[in-house]
Amino acid sequence: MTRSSLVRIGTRGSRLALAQAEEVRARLMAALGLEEAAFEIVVLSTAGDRIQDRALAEVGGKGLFTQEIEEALLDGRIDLAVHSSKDMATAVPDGLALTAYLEREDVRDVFIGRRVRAIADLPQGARVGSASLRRQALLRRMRPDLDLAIFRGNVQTRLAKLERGEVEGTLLALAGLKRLGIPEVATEILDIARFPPAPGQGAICVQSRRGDARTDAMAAAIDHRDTHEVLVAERAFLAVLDGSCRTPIAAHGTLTGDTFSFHGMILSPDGRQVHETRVAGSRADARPLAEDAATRLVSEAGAAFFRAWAK
Ligand SMILES: NCc1[nH]cc(CCC(=O)O)c1CC(=O)O
Repeated sequence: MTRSSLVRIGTRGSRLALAQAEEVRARLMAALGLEEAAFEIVVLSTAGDRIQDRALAEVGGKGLFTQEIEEALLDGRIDLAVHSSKDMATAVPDGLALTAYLEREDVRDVFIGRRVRAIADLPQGARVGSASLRRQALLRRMRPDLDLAIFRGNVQTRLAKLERGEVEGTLLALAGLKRLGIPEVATEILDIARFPPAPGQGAICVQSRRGDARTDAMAAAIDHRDTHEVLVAERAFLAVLDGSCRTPIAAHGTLTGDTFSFHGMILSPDGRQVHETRVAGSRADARPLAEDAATRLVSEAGAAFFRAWAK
């Protein structure tokens, strides 16, 4: 194998990120009949990994986990990048594209309790940790009495904090726990109707240089069509709502045959105001259906809704 044919796959260094990169490599090997030696996994550190003490929305939101990796793609230091779709900003830098999505894992969130198994069983005022605006708002809506703590770090760090008793419970994505091989730490799987996921949750995406024929062919070989189409729609929903990255947003699209179904929700951070919509239509209209859903939510909520907690 010559140096130039080596495919460099960039990723963050957390255990979950590495598991995702390894999954992409395994799928590429199987789809293309290549050996492991054809790929090199290149670990990159991002601002999101370094800043551990503040809520993500406060320090700049989604781009934090991706900027360094996108620069490495543009510089040619890596050829493919593997991301959690949920962490991707809606704007992809010029010259780059999201070229493949792996089949989506379970989209649900879970509660992990230290002494109780379910959110409903938490004592009055119990402390629960989460850094996600969406999870905080959904939790406040169910249990306004809880004491919510900003809770950052990778999955292992959060579980360690929980074990030490810093909080009575936390919320995580089941997809991540499954990929880490520890789904059994979940004590309650939350219902998607009451606790809808973040746009992109549970889906791994591959990013590469736009128009790079070699990596385009690789991406095409592992792309999961339904996941790709649903993710394009969920990301379009988010894009319409963007600029309000301090607004808790949930979105979940599904494809059943030729039917696309979509559930979108925006909440006030305290969970008291909720605007949600459910739509269904044909697969070919997935993206415009999701965009229209977002536009309707924006007009239903009104400008005051977004202004109330803008910077
Ligand atoms: N923001 C961190 C992050 N990005 C993706 C996942 C989980 C896996 C996924 O949703 O694909 C997680 C951790 C979590 O929310 O539990």
